[in-house]
Amino acid sequence: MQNNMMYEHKDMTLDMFTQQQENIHNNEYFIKKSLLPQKSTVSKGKYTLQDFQIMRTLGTGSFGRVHLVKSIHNNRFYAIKVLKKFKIVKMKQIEHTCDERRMLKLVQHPFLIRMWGTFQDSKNLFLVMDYIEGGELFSLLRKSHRFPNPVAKFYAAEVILAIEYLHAHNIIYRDLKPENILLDKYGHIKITDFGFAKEVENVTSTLCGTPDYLAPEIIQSKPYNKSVDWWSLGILIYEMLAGYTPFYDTTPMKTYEKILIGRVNYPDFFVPEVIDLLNKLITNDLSRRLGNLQNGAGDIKSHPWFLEVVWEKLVNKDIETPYEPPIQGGTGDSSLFDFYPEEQQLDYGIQCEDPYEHFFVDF
Ligand SMILES: Nc1ncnc2c1ncn2[C@@H]1O[C@H](COP(=O)(O)OP(=O)(O)OP(=O)(O)O)[C@@H](O)[C@H]1O
Repeated sequence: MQNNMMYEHKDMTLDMFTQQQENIHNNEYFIKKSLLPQKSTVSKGKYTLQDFQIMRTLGTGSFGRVHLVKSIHNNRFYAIKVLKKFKIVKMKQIEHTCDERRMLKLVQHPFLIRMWGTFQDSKNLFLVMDYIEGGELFSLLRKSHRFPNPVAKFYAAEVILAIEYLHAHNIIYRDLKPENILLDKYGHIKITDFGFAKEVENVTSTLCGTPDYLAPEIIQSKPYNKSVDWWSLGILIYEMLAGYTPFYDTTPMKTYEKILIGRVNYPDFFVPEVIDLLNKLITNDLSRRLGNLQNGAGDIKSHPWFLEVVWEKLVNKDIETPYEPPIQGGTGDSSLFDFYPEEQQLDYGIQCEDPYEHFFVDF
């Protein structure tokens, strides 16, 4: 049971939005003036498929897969996320996909993945990113079962800095979970997968995310704001310390019921400071949820559980990491990623009629 429970939330991200998407689409309030830096080094049409040698699959998602690739020009390794156009259209994710590209192009932070460019063929979209070789925090957590208090605190602190940056630029991330947190070769985090990130002025209402990590206001289809990321941070900290999520159940429906009831049981080994913090993050009372109050992320950073964290040093990566991924094969080693069966015949680079061309002009 423990094992089933542990793997439950992998790949469950997109199982529930299709019907609601169209109706709620219009309720999203877009920011009028973007706070994101508008200059970027990423330019359209900079790359083509011929620039890369496609190698193994690093991960799969709802619309395609992520490959390790090697540039034929500089021999460097990159990760390319490939998204199948017909799947995006079928699942009504055109806008989310275009948002993902736009945001990845503009965000610049030590704990966020860096994208170098995008291109497309008749059937697929391609996003070229840095290859982060240390694997998913998810894999490390499952191997370790649970993290000691200081280790969970270290990863939580780096996540907070990344989310604080996104919120300062009016972006809600909306998909915080260990699968989307990668470790670089030194053991610092990189958040990947901006498939649900949204630039908003104030509130939004789309139902998206992963069941175990959803805030109650999302489940109830209420308008919500950045504070949903602070709820998910609470779930992440709980999962890192306990090895399982607080509202886990056998079906998403049962999990939602538990989330709405909101009763959290804390294992004996949780220290009082983290219980206090989690009580203030995993609360459906938005007027009490830390991160959503006047001091924003500052209230979380100054919470007693984070007492020993020197935030200025952390953002400069000037703090020793608790774990250095064993990257024995040097650059391009991918042994820390799970195995995924490869597709027999890749449909990349095929030129044929493209009925979806007009949806993806930015790529
Ligand atoms: N830059 C990267 N470097 C190394 N591995 C990566 C990188 N980006 C993604 N991956 C791997 O690929 C997996 C899938 O990536 P991602 O979550 O972006 O895809 P997705 O299609 O949006 O997935 P989902 O539908 O589950 O949200 C990640 O969990 C990670 O293991």
